[in-house]
Amino acid sequence: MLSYDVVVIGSGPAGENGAIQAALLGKKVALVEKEAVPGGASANTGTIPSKALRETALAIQQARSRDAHGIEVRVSGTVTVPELMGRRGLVTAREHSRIRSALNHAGVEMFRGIASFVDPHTIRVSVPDGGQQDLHAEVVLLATGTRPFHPPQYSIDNARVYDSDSILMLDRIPRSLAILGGGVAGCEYASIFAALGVKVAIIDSKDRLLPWLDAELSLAMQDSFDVLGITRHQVTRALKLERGERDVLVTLADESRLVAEKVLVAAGRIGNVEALNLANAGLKATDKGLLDVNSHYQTAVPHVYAAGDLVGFPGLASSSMEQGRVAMNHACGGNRKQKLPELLPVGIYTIPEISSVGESEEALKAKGRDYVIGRASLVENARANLVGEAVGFLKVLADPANGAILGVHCIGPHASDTVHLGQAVMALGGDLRYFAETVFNYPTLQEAYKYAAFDALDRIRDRGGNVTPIDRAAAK
Ligand SMILES: Cc1cc2nc3c(=O)[nH]c(=O)nc-3n(C[C@H](O)[C@H](O)[C@H](O)COP(=O)(O)OP(=O)(O)OC[C@H]3O[C@@H](n4cnc5c(N)ncnc54)[C@H](O)[C@@H]3O)c2cc1C
Ligand SMILES: NC(=O)c1ccc[n+]([C@@H]2O[C@H](COP(=O)([O-])OP(=O)(O)OC[C@H]3O[C@@H](n4cnc5c(N)ncnc54)[C@H](O)[C@@H]3O)[C@@H](O)[C@H]2O)c1
Repeated sequence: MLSYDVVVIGSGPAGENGAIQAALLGKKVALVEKEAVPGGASANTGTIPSKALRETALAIQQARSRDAHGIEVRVSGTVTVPELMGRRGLVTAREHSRIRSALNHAGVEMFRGIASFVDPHTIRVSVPDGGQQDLHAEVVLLATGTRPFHPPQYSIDNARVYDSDSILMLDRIPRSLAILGGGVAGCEYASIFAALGVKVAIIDSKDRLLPWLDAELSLAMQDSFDVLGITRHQVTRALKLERGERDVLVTLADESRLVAEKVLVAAGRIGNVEALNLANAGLKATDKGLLDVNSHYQTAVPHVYAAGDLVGFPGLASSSMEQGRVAMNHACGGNRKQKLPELLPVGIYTIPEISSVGESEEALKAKGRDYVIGRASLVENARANLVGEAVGFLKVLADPANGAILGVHCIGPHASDTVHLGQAVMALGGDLRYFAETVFNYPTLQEAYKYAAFDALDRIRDRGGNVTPIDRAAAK
């Protein structure tokens, strides 16, 4: 049997970065991946492929709104979704080679096969040709991710009814698409397909799409969906799908019906645990196939760690990478940080894009914490107008006593990039005065921070609070 300090299972963002972190700390590391290519859902079925399709949809929409005379943009009736994902092939291939070379460079040994526990310290790798290889591990990192959940009442046939993996294999752009589930995946695909000219209906059980966002953001997103022509069916469920000759008839809980050429089921995800034989390690997953961990990403069995989507919230590639690093730093005696930072941004690649960090208004109200709002409209931002996407706003929530930034919420072009500046100022203990005093490049999207800060400072002054130093900054 081969022996390792650390065996990592899964080569998505959590596994890749966990394995490299352990190797950098001098450990002998093996990584097991069942697929022929590394990168997991992030590189192969979720993040990158969906963003590649989005870039095409966005480019079409921006080209239409840039008013470049003489240039006409239309989507051909015969184009396939893989063709519309333009740069996906290149980006994915580069991700595969980046991941392989990063793992190689760190000295991580890679095994192809399905990994499972024989006992708490032995991992069996079942290789595609039928062979087996046992690996002894002092420490195990489980990073097997999740897959789309298939509610039993909808049968996913990948001909009429798809999940969020198979939708990317559509042979052509449909006339209409009904999306069951208004979570992040459902909302992203709704706006992407609508921008490609598809008639989209979204069906969700909640009264507000993405209700965990600052309400102003999710309401603005709903308004932008209305502008894109997306029909919203909320506080309801799809009870029945009936496949006809050309379309699918969708019956909702209120007995209303709608017809769509294709259906996308985006009703959440479930952990990849079945193959792991967790019981042999003394572990048990939740009914969603997830593992409970402590703040160091240790499971109930102390030498077995789990990170990424497999541990549930927030279920993002961005956090998964850091969770893998934090877990292996803790397991291997590293002196880097031992916990994930509290300030986690979220980037939602709808059209328009949405991003948030820190507290929402609703969360501040629930905590009884006083705040002021500063807003800047991106309709008035020169860069947003230049790129043909003059929509949305930047909203900063600040402490009226000292101007400290409590939350940043943005909807509009490149919101996920824009939010990072607010995140950095928050993490470094800065306040509204930084935005008010600093010089921003012009034209940029981020200069919106200055106008949001001026707005918040005005409100602080109007309230007559203890604003002396902030007032001085605003007066400049
Ligand atoms: C449509 C969509 C869009 C998304 N967009 C974004 C986004 O824009 N930004 C963002 O931050 N996140 C996004 N996400 C989420 C992101 O993809 C995941 O959070 C991330 O991939 C999780 O990483 P992971 O390492 O935990 O697992 P995964 O990426 O799922 O990797 C798990 C790996 O483990 C392997 N594996 C599983 N079981 C075994 C086994 N028994 N033996 C060996 N190997 C095994 C799998 O083959 C896979 O390669 C998106 C997800 C979806 C579905
Ligand atoms: N930009 C990003 O970071 C990004 C993009 C896409 C996906 N993701 C990640 O992928 C994962 C999966 O996303 P998701 O959207 O599939 O799951 P989700 O759990 O976020 O959302 C599922 C939604 O479907 C609704 N729903 C479930 N069953 C339903 C039914 N029968 N009828 C009507 N509504 C129903 C739920 O109320 C919920 O709103 C999440 O972890 C998400 O964070 C991230």
